[in-house]
Amino acid sequence: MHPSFKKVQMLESDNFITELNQPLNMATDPPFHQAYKSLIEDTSNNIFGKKLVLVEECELPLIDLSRILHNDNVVDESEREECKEEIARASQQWGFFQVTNHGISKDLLEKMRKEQVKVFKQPFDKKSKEDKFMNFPAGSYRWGTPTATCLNQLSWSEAFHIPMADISASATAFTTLSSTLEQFATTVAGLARKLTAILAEKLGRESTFFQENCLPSTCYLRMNRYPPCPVPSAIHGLMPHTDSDFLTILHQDEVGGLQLVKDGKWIAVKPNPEALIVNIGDLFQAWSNDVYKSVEHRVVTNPSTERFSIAYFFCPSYDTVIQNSEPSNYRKFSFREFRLQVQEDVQKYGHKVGLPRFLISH
Ligand SMILES: C=C1C[C@]23C[C@@]1(O)CC[C@H]2[C@@]12CC[C@H](O)[C@@](C)(C(=O)O1)[C@H]2[C@@H]3C(=O)O
Ligand SMILES: O=C(O)CCC(=O)C(=O)O
Ligand SMILES: [Fe+2]
Repeated sequence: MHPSFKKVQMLESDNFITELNQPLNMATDPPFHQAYKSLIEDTSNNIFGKKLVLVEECELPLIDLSRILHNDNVVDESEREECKEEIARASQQWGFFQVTNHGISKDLLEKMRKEQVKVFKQPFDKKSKEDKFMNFPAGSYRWGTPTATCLNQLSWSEAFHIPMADISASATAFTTLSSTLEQFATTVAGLARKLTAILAEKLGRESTFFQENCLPSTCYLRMNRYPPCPVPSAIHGLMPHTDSDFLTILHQDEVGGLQLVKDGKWIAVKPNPEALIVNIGDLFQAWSNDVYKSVEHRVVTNPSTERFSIAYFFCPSYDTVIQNSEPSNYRKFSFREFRLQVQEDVQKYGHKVGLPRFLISH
């Protein structure tokens, strides 16, 4: 048995109700306890009876990008091609992979993480109420799942979901945070552009599509924090979902908790400190006519350790139209239409429906 799972079961003992009434850090943590109390205390949800389901840990495909990022003559053409092939294969079979030698320096990743920790350490009242906390646009701060209607839609996490357009626009208010964010976003965007161009080339489609439609200002950056959770077997850190973009690049810490669906089963991703995680989003699945897979993933909570991650969502402008040559599995739609449909479904049902909304029934 995985050691962290043992710990979970020991902690979920009789005193957890006391823990539920006492947030770990009253000043900085969101009030999950109050917000989720009724769902947790509803006996029909039977959180005592929820056994922790052990999930197998796996090594995601690990791809060494030095073969495509080095322009010198050290790498021969066959190695470059093999690397591109690995990227395309992982995107088809897993929808997820890890990359090393990705060109984002350790120094920048550490600087970004430090800034992220500092931001979340601010009092909850400041993060949630101020119009312009740290110069982020109003509404960037999210916590929990406000739309949840049942226990498994709850998310024990907080996030800043930041439209990059607003970060660039507010660069006049120059802080270490905004400059680090911008530097991080610019570098990661370069990597996203290269990966998407390769994936387009492998489909035999024009690789300039992403360069033309996904601009630094149309992308999003999401800083996530998962505080320790007293009932980790009953509540997700982030509920199961697929990403609504073309491609996501994720930098996670060493705590672990990310899981994804492979062959109909949840599997846990083993953190690799040298690697970034890449996953295909809904738009790429539609644009590739289901060749590349936008795979459902979630984050499980941890009873004792907080966890941090940063996701860069590579998105097009809202007017960009996603379409394929005929015959296509999907009707053509704009990114704006897709986002609005997701928002409408989340409001109505508490969860996203996503791509199935745009399928053509042949
Ligand atoms: C309630 C929801 C909002 C969300 C889609 C979901 O059904 C589940 C997770 C949320 C999330 C998290 C990651 C991304 O920020 C996001 C855009 C996504 O694809 O899934 C959001 C969705 C959202 O905010 O619309
Ligand atoms: O924190 C993680 O590992 C995943 C976060 C995620 O899926 C997201 O922000 O969309
Ligand atoms: Fe995600």
